Amino acid sequence: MDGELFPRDRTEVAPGAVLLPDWLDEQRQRELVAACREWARHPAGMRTVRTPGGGVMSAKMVALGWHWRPYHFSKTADDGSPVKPFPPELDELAQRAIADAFSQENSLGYDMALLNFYDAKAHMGMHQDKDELSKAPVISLSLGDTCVFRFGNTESRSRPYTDLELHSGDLFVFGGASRFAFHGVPRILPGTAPRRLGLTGRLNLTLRATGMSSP
Ligand SMILES: O=C(O)CCC(=O)C(=O)O
Ligand SMILES: [Fe+2]
Repeated sequence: MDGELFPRDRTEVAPGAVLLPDWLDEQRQRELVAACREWARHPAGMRTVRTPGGGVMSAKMVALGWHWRPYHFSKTADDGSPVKPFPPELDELAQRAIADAFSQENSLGYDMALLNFYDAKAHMGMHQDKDELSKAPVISLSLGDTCVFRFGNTESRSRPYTDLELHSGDLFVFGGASRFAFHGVPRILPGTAPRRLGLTGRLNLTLRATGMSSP
């Protein structure tokens, strides 16, 4: 939405899981959306992801640094092209996110980004991010439409969980005791993107440290 009636506060959703609302200003959001459009281009571009069980994920994805398919990383995309490089400025963004979320430095280099695109009907089921060898926090940036984000526990997909809204520009970081918490996106709130962003739908950029060395 354009302009909040009341500013939203920093929220610790669970130990090690922090929401920093409006972390990206309008200009930075616009720059990231423009970058996402480039990253989405083929080859090694935005694609539909099939799960080993025969399902099709409703969010479309593109990966940088390391390609991801359920459930491992590789250097080659589904179309056989080399995965696009991980831009160093995304590591800088990750380091700033950690510093702002936890008031501490992080020495681990981030080397992978997963970009998810959700149209009005897309969603993502409850899952853990556990294909990384590193336990570095996962960093999530939201652009465009607001979503309902469900942040659960480390034991199972079911309750207890907290539903929160992630708006365009919000930063959500989960590490420490929350690093392997189940989470998902039950729904998108269509038409809630800031008008001037020029984006229909929602983009979510997650930054990760895979803990793997490049071949
Ligand atoms: O879109 C989101 O906010 C969550 C994405 C996510 O959980 C993932 O890419 O693993
Ligand atoms: Fe995830």
